[in-house]
Amino acid sequence: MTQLYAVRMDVALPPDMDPAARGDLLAREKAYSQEWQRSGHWRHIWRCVGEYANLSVFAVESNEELHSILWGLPLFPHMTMTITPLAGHPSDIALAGPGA
Ligand SMILES: O=C(O)CC1=CCC(=O)O1
Repeated sequence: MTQLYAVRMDVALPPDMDPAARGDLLAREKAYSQEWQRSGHWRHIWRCVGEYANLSVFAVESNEELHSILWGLPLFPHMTMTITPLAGHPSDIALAGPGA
């Protein structure tokens, strides 16, 4: 069964990182992220305003699958992550039946 997770990723690159290496890393990160977005596993990615961070929503089959996707991020060694498993909310009108 598909499980949803909110993942906040805070990025901290070394300030003295070589610009070419930085550019290559970010290009690989973008390609990797967009591949998972196209597959439907990475449902949303939003910039956290004013921060080098994003809030993303993943749809995966297991903790292990999410771990594998996150572990593969080229930026993974430079990120701190906060992961929140999501459950349906009883007040969500999208989950209620007609007339509810
Ligand atoms: O810029 C970020 O928030 C880090 C990141 C994760 C996936 C991506 O393309 O960039």
